[in-house]
Parts: sequence; C-alpha cells; structure tokens
Amino acid sequence: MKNVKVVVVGAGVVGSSTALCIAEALPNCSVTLMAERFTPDTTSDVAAGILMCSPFPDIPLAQQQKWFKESMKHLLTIAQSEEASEAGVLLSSGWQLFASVPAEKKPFWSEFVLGFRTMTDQELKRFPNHKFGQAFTTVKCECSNYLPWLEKRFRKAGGQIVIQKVKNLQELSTQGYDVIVNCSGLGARTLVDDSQVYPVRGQVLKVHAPWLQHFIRDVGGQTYIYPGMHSVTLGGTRQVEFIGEHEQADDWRLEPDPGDSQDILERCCRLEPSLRRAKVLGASVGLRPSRKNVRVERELLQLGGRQVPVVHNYGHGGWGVTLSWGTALDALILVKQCVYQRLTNAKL
Ligand SMILES: Cc1cc2nc3c(=O)[nH]c(=O)nc-3n(C[C@H](O)[C@H](O)[C@H](O)COP(=O)(O)OP(=O)(O)OC[C@H]3O[C@@H](n4cnc5c(N)ncnc54)[C@H](O)[C@@H]3O)c2cc1C
Ligand SMILES: O=C(O)CCC(=O)C(=O)O
Repeated sequence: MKNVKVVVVGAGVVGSSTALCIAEALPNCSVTLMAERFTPDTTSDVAAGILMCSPFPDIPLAQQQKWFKESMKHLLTIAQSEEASEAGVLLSSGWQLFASVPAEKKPFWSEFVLGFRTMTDQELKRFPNHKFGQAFTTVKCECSNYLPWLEKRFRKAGGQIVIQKVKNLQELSTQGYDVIVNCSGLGARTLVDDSQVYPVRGQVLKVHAPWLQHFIRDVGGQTYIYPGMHSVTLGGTRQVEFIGEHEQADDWRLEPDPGDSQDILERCCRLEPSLRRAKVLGASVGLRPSRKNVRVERELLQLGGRQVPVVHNYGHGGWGVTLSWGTALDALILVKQCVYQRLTNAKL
C-alpha cells in the first residue's frame, strides 16, 4: 500500500526529471505526473538541449556547480550506454566564441565538461570577427527523444500520468495529494501567483546539414549552430528588453516570425558559410521560463482546510535542460523531508 501521495505539476524536462527521481527513490510513495501539456508540446521540446549555463546572480556558485555536475554525470552515463540513441543523449564538441577577451576566461562549469581549453590562434583563424574562444565537449540532449524516454522510465518505476490543467493548488489538496511539487515553468505565474517569472521568447530553425559535426556558439551575438541527432539547430533570439538593470519581457508570440528566421539564418551563415546550401526543415518558438533566480525551495501552504507542503522547482530560463537533473535531485531532498514529516506527524 502506497502511503504518501505526491503530485508533480509540469511535464517539461524539469517536471519529468523530478517525477522520475522521486518515483525511483521513494517506491512507497504514489507519484503522479500531472500537466496540461506533455511532449512534444512543451517549451523543453523547443530547446537545443546543449549543456552549458549562465550563472544566476544570487544563488551560491557552489550550488550551481553541483547542479551542472549532477546533470552532466547523469547525461554522460546515458550517452555512454546502449540507451543513448533511444534517450537522444549524445556528446557534442565545438567552439564558443567571443568578440573580445572576456574578464572570466573560464565559465563556472568548465571543469565538468570534457577537455575544456582555450582555442588556438590556428583554430580562431576561420572566425576573423572573434578574438577569443573556448573548445570543449559537452552533452546535447534531444528532448523529442529524452522526454518520452524519461516518461517510459517513470512508468516503469510505478509512476502515473494525468493530462490536466491545474487551476489552483487547492484542487490538488482536495484530490488528496499529500505533497505538491511545482515544476510548472512559466505556468507558475498564475499557478502560484509569481510575477517574478516572465517569458523570454526564443526562436530556432532546424536545418538539414549532416556535414556539420561541431557546434559554434557566438556568446555576444546570441547566435548558435548545434548539430544534433536529427538535424542542426540554428539560433537564436532572446526577445527581452532591459529597463535599467532589469529584464522586462512581454512577447508571448508562439508562432515563428519570418523576419527572425531570416535573421537567424544570415547570422549563422556568416559563422558557417556552408549553411547557405542547407535545407531549412522548419522553425519553432519557445517561451523560456525566466526568473532572476531559479526557485528550488519548499513551503507549507494552507490549502483547502489543511496544511500541505509544496516543493517548488521552476524558473530555469534558458538553461532548464542543463540544470534539470541537478535541480531535480535537490527537489527530491526537499520532498523526502516533506514525506518524513508527514509520516512522523501521522504517527502522533
Ligand atoms: C529556443 C530555446 C532554446 C533553448 N535551448 C536550451 C539549451 O540548449 N539548453 C538548455 O539547458 N536550455 C535551453 N532552453 C531552455 C529550456 O527550454 C527551458 O529552460 C526548459 O524547457 C524549462 O523546462 P520546464 O520543465 O521548467 O518548463 P516547460 O518545458 O515549459 O514545462 C512546463 C510544464 O508545466 C505545465 N504546466 C504549466 N502550468 C500548468 C498548470 N497550471 N497545470 C498543469 N500543467 C501546467 C506545462 O503544460 C508543461 O508540461 C532553450 C529554450 C528556448 C526557448
Ligand atoms: O544559448 C545557447 O547557446 C543555447 C541555447 C539556449 O540555451 C537558449 O537559446 O536559451
């Protein structure tokens, strides 16, 4: 008999990873993954899925390093196993370029990717507009494969799937859930009334260019070329304005913009001229669930006449694939605390 009912709201890469971690670690709990949209209709399905990251300003770097390291370890294990093709997880090598020499010559995650080094002058020659570059091997995670793979593993661990929009957390309490895990991404704006989460629109193109084997990322220019399993992803856009030092975004358009597509293709062709002969397969748009700092914490809420613990795990912005497994493991620790409290209180 399953003694504690846990519900995870949200089936993007963050919710699916979190639900799987809980289901595998707590076999005596009943775990339900509930969402309005599943793959292939989530923001996560739009992601290029490359493991890199920009830091969040107010979260200790050591914690962010741990998240990166855990995700990398998990995905590298898959990439090096016979599951790699089904899970859509592969190694990806290439270059990250800078127009001028950056103050920080190494990102905070440099020791967790493979073979991180500064590019040689010889390598930089083909990029005359860039003065500095880094070469390394990271992981690329194709969410169109990875999300169904996570879902399959979740079901195997005894998890249940429910397709449903949650109007408010009270209804989950009324349905008898003992612990609520909120992985609703941008949906947290309405679900938990968090106006700190905002959409940052991103558009990408998929092209057929099987001759490309290396990624190229222009850090300042928002331009990237990521060869993958099925196609090459070209990006990107980051539709956001700065009001003073604060980002402000109100672009909710989900349909691809032909002007953006043209601009992306132009920028990518400047970096990699062979793309002029590539066949464009399509364009897609996602709204990054951005927040100054990702929220991984728990609180106790009064819902429908009883106190219910809620664990939050949302607001990963442009780096949700990268941080998904690391933050899921931290959310699991918080869920374990809630379950422990629930069981010890129940005995009193
Ligand atoms: C163009 C683009 C490229 C990107 N590339 C990368 C990359 O290379 N690497 C990387 O790390 N990240 C990348 N990202 C960022 C990444 O896509 C996001 O950080 C990630 O998808 C966030 O995952 P999530 O699970 O939090 O949100 P989502 O994928 O948006 O999932 C949210 C889930 O919550 C559900 N939900 C919301 N509200 C409710 C509700 N009220 N009731 C029920 N269900 C609800 C939704 O239906 C959905 O299932 C990219 C993003 C974009 C747009
Ligand atoms: O920025 C990148 O290079 C990777 C893609 C991404 O994370 C994004 O577009 O948000």
